[in-house]
Amino acid sequence: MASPSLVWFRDDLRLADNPALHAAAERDEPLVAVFALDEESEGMRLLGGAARWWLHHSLHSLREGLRERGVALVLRRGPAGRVIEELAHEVGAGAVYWNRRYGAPARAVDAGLKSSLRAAGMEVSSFAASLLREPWTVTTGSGTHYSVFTPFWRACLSLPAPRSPLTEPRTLAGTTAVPASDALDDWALLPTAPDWAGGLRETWEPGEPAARRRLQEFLAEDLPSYDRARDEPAAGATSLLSPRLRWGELSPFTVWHEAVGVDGAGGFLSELGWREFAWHTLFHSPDLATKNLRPEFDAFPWPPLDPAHLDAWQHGETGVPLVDAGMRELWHTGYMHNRVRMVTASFLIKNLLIDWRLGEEWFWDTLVDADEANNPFNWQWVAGSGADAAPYFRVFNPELQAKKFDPQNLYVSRWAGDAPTEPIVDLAATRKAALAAYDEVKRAPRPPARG
Ligand SMILES: Cc1cc2nc3c(=O)[nH]c(=O)nc-3n(C[C@H](O)[C@H](O)[C@H](O)COP(=O)(O)OP(=O)(O)OC[C@H]3O[C@@H](n4cnc5c(N)ncnc54)[C@H](O)[C@@H]3O)c2cc1C
Repeated sequence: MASPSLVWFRDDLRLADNPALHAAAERDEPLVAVFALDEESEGMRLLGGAARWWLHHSLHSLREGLRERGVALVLRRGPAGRVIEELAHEVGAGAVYWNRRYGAPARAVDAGLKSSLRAAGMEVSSFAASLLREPWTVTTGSGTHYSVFTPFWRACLSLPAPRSPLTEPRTLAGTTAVPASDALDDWALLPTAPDWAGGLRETWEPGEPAARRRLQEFLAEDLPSYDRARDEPAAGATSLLSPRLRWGELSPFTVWHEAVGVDGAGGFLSELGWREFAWHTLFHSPDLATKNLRPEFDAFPWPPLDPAHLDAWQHGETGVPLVDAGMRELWHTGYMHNRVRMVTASFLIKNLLIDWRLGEEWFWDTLVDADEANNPFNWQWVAGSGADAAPYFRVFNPELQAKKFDPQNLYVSRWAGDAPTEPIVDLAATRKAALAAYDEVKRAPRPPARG
């Protein structure tokens, strides 16, 4: 009698270079594919609105890809530990496969499930698929996690090359009886009242086939000028792969091996390194979204929140053109260029003196690439509370940044041509106040390191 293989898709919505799927294909038993929408397991961070939009479309694409190969994608909702265990028993699975996740709540679910399924006699295997290096494999000489990027990345580069990507399984076979599935539309991942996703639809095509096309286009057209133009928001010189990597429509191994042979790819590859560094940091400091990595920042004297300032920042009404352009790009497309992310984040924290956690939450809700490592990691980096080689209090001057990186005003006029131009705060005075607040942090007694 057949003992199906159950493949549990998570942040790896792809068929190519998917080790869990590959293992199932090799096992040569009928396949059951499942995605569980888990909004209940303890500590699991609920997806933001833009991420839910992306997930809906990416699942739709994955389901089509599997269907063309004779496999149905089963959708179930609920705490993943229970959902997957029930399904495994329901189909009489002989083996259950998944690719690893690195946040603490997800790891707790996976560990619990692994032991209960194994206790029930099933084979369970998990695979490395979302990071080039497993977080426990890159350590300093004394066995600790790197807290600074440059030595971290040097250590990564000194290791043997990342493994080659696996090809998509040539044949897959589904089970004859397909388990019951939720309807994707019933999950209501798309906004309806109001439908604010028009700009997202104009901008993106989620799903593995489109992700592969974008990668090829980037390699041929943009990578050669990446180092020169990557900081200019109007240049369109970056890869736009972040949501594709976030949802695993592309594996970092594929991106790495496609780019590594191209002349001048080092700068681009080191950005993949930052992605790795953020995830490794989350693995070692699971409270990254809520706790300052540098505990001395707990003493930062945040003034009482001015909700009107937060609202003006969120909606691109600060009167600072580059900030407003970025926030409007984000609102419309679910994306913002990296240079502008740094400027808008710095403005919120250092000029409006609003706690970085509130900015992180807004980005979490509005970015299509929001993920639990890169978003808080980068917010902490800008705040100065995170992993930084020279942890000094960097205050980006949005006017100078605009002159330097958008000298012809192309980006600002595209996104904020009609925005107010009277800043809601005095940039020089607020910068001074922020530096004074930082001095208080420096004077406070130094607590022990965290993480
Ligand atoms: C405040 C703030 C919040 C951010 N939040 C996120 C987030 O939630 N998710 C996210 O993927 N990135 C985040 N970033 C990092 C970066 O802005 C985006 O990854 C990048 O803009 C995506 O565009 P791209 O794919 O064209 O990047 P490219 O320049 O083409 O880079 C290639 C890939 O490298 C990775 N990468 C690039 N820059 C960084 C970086 N600074 N840190 C980590 N990985 C990086 C991304 O996976 C990206 O797709 C944030 C940055 C800031 C300053």
